[in-house]
Amino acid sequence: MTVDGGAVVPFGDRLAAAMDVHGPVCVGIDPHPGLLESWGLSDDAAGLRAFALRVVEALGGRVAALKPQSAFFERHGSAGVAALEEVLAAARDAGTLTVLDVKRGDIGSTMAGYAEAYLRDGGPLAADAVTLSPYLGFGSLRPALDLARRTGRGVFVLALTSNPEGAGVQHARTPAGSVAGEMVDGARTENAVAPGERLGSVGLVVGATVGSAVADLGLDLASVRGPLLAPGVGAQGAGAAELAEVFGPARHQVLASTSRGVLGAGPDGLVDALARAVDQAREALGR
Ligand SMILES: O=C(O)c1cc(=O)[nH]c(=O)n1[C@@H]1O[C@H](COP(=O)(O)O)[C@@H](O)[C@H]1O
Repeated sequence: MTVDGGAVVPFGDRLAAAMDVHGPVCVGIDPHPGLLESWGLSDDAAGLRAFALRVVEALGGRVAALKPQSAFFERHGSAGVAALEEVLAAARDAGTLTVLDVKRGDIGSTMAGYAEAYLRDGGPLAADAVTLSPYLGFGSLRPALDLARRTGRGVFVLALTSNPEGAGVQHARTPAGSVAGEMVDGARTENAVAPGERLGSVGLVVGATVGSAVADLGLDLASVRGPLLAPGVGAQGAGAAELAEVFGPARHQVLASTSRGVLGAGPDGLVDALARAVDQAREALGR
């Protein structure tokens, strides 16, 4: 793992530094069959490998983070997973942070297996951070939270997702407030253990499409002190106005995430599309 004078540098600090240099945008590597076709590539492991490595080649060293979506690799079985391992290694070689989007969540003892898969030094699928689903209870994520802390990695816990179906579960009221509020409280408590970090290493996923939900549920996202991964920008319809509305005082923590909005520009248009996405996000987030 990244070391600075022998010490592990926490993910939150590494992400904050990368956002300072490259702006507050993360590009998702989502090799949809339709995108492969429009890039002139086959819908198989060779096609997605070529697609994903081209994205890393074009954007590595130019973007705060790359976020490969595991499902699109897994759908091609072991050859697809091998391509994912190569993509993670290529991003590492390019000096670009990776957020592996796997949305894992399981009972604690099985969660330890997932944690080992993605957050252990030297693991073939190790990334700088992963997305986690806390809907077996925030506490079920403990093995991943602990291993990530030990290895200087990060996690993004789903709080308010960008899909319309998420609200029915995530807005539900609980004695302590709301289901999403429990995720906010959990992340805040985790990050309070390391108050010296610029950004904590336990982030939340809050979709840029969630409208007034943050305000309606009374969530204090700024107090979490962790990064806020904001998917929904681009293909799902969110733009500058939505980012500004959703995040308000927490806007300095936002990592705006877009996949098809950049990938749809084709293999030769990626760098320009990234620059446009960064300009838009900087303006929306006042950075
Ligand atoms: O965790 C995520 O990244 C995620 C959470 C969420 O609430 N909504 C969401 O769209 N995502 C992911 O973000 C990406 C969005 O892709 P585009 O809609 O093409 O920008 C996909 O890989 C989704 O799985």
